[in-house]
Amino acid sequence: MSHPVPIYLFCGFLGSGKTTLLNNVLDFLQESGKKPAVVMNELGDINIDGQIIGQNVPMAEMLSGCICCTISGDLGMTIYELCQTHEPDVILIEATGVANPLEIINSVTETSLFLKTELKHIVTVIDAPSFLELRRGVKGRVYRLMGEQILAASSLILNKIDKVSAEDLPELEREIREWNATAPLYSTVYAQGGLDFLHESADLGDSWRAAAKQPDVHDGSGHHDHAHEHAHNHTHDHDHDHDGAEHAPTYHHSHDHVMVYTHYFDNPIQREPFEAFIQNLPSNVFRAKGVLQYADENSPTLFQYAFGQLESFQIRPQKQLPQVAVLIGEHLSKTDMALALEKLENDSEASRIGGVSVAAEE
Ligand SMILES: Nc1nc2c(ncn2[C@@H]2O[C@H](COP(=O)(O)OP(=O)(O)OP(=O)(O)O)[C@@H](O)[C@H]2O)c(=O)[nH]1
Repeated sequence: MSHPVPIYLFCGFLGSGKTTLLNNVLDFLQESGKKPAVVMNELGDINIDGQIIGQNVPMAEMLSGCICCTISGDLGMTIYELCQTHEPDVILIEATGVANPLEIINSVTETSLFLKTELKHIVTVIDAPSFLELRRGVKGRVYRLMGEQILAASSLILNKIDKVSAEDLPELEREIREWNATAPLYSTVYAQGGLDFLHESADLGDSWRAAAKQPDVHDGSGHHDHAHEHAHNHTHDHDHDHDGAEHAPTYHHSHDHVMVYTHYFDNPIQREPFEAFIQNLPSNVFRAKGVLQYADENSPTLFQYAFGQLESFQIRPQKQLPQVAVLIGEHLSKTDMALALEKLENDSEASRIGGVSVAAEE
């Protein structure tokens, strides 16, 4: 069975060094014989950074919007077309500098419904001098956005340390740890080094901390505050002002995690036990979605589960789709989910084989 195409998402405030990191990663991957492809998102209608990327790297540009909000719906199709045309074995996405990574997760995981992909890491690049300056100054919304980008990361690159003094580093690291206590943190100049996330076999769900308790992300309103208008003079009709507070200690020290588990099935499974499994998910698993071929049914079913409600309908795709279930929740035990879904699959297979052999004996 082929492996899912890993997706790496690069975030970090404007000018922090995302493209610099992207280039380093591309060099590394190409030297390792991999075939990467890139999605670059720019708020403006021209992609300057794209010029920096080598001509031989397949690249899709998403311009004039932000994949965390205004054009989030286009991301899945962009990845799909890139995969269809170029068949990459790694996908790298560079978000805009004002994107809140938590807002992109849904679009990326959505891709798993129609393509065999897997979000592996969110890598946040931190601009050391800017972060330090804001921390020591008025803080405010840009600082808060930087904090949110740090919070959502599974790997952290503290970049441009050549622009701060050695004495500043402990203060920076302390502050970063206030936002994200556990993601590996690398201090870099020109984003050199810190590529360990490419070698890690554990996927994002194991290490992903997110603002599970963060009111502006999880209040169900769909609203968020990511300082676009302040950072870019770029406003959205859904952007609203919160309390303007600096990062509130209420969720910094939270140990709640938002995690994703993506399960690909090899064989058709039975509808009834699967739907019972979904309906009985623990309350910490608040979102699930997927495409499944149920045993004895002619066409695949797309299911959506959110906060206790399961909806599913049959679809008639143009081409064969992977069979996949994506589960999202806080403190999600990937092992438990994997075991339960493997059991479902094995039981379905056993009953199918049993059915065939019974039929053959008759
Ligand atoms: N001094 C210094 N400059 C750096 C470092 N890393 C990157 N730069 C420079 O910072 C500038 C911005 O780097 P980029 O990699 O384009 O940053 P970005 O995050 O992609 O920027 P956006 O286009 O805003 O998204 C470039 O001129 C880089 O050469 C570093 O560690 N030290």
